Amino acid sequence: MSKTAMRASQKDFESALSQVKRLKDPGNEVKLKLYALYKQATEGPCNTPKPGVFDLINKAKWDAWNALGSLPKETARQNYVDLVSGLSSSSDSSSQVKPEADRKQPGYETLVVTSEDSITKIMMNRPAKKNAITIQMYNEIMLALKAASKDDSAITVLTGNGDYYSSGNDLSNFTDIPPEGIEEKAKSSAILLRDFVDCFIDFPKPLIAVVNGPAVGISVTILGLFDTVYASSRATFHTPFSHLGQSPEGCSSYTFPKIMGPAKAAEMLIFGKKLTAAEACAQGLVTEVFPDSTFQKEVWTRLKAYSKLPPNAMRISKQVIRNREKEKLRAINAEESRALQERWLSDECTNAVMNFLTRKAKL
Ligand SMILES: CCCCC/C=C/CC(=O)SCCNC(=O)CCNC(=O)[C@H](O)C(C)(C)COP(=O)(O)OP(=O)(O)OC[C@H]1O[C@@H](n2cnc3c(N)ncnc32)[C@H](O)[C@@H]1OP(=O)(O)O
Repeated sequence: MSKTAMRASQKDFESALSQVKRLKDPGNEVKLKLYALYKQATEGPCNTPKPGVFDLINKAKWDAWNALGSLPKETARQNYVDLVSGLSSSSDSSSQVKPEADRKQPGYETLVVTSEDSITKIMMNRPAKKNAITIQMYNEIMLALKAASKDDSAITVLTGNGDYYSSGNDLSNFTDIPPEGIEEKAKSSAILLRDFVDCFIDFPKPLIAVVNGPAVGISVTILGLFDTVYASSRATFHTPFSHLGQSPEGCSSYTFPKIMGPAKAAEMLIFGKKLTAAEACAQGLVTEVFPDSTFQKEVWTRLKAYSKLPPNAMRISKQVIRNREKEKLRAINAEESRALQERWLSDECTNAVMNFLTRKAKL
């Protein structure tokens, strides 16, 4: 016999009433339907005066109940039981979390990209190499950001897999010299760098860095272009550009002095001072630090709550905060990329990279 052909007993109705309290919030429209059916089932047709036009909530409830007209109490009780049973089964199936491997978007080799709970998560995924950023990874991050800017997620997160957030530019990127020579390599790398950083400057939705461990080089400098930076207490922030014969990128020559003042920025960007998470937070580069043991749990709980905020309002707020600086940031990015193009051809840079690759030097 079909469910609707059965008559719901008082016991079925009472069990639906207690079941409804355990359901995930079904949204206002369904809540109004439940309210109306409950009133109809227990009191019969609407019998109270219509609330005033400014009493919005009670008026919506009254309208929903009144719309049921002379529906018999028994039918209302049955409809209530059916509605709750439908909500319970859909909430059961949506609470079955698929393993991350099943949810990950195809087409990425160096990243794991997932979208759920209105959050697109871009996770750098070369843990054995401390998430060092290869040419392929720069390109995939750009692709993932472009896709995230158009998908239906409300916020986008960049994070790392394993013990590091990222060790920055993969230093072996400099070893793959094309037949056209080293100058051509420096030129194409500068274009890639400029395009990569432009993607962060132009990203239209709230962008959050979940810094799960140490961060080096370009993974630190671009943090000034994020809207929020959450760090594990284990994270460190290191920009050893002079040690590497290089100069700052990611618009950090502008964002860092603005965030932390010129003196603190110079210590990081010229002298390569490594900051702890607490220091980076005190200097305004990091929004909040969480104990490493509870980092993932606390951060994702927070982000899931934020992702429920109205997405268009968040976008517009970001635009209002950031848009007036965009042109300036693009010009700074181009200038920093040009300076690096020169630096990559210098002996200082070549020797530092060779020293790392031949295992003579680490940070
Ligand atoms: C298109 C071009 C754009 C360019 C933009 C410019 C950006 C500038 C920067 O980002 S500058 C920063 C560059 N990064 C570094 O200098 C970091 C170099 N790495 C280290 O010093 C160390 O690896 C470490 C301190 C990050 C970690 O040390 P640890 O001892 O814990 O681990 P290992 O050294 O054994 O590392 C494990 C393996 O990972 C490889 N690896 C780590 N980082 C990089 C890197 N940045 N580039 C290349 N490879 C890296 C490391 O070599 C080990 O590999 P192996 O297991 O095969 O030996």
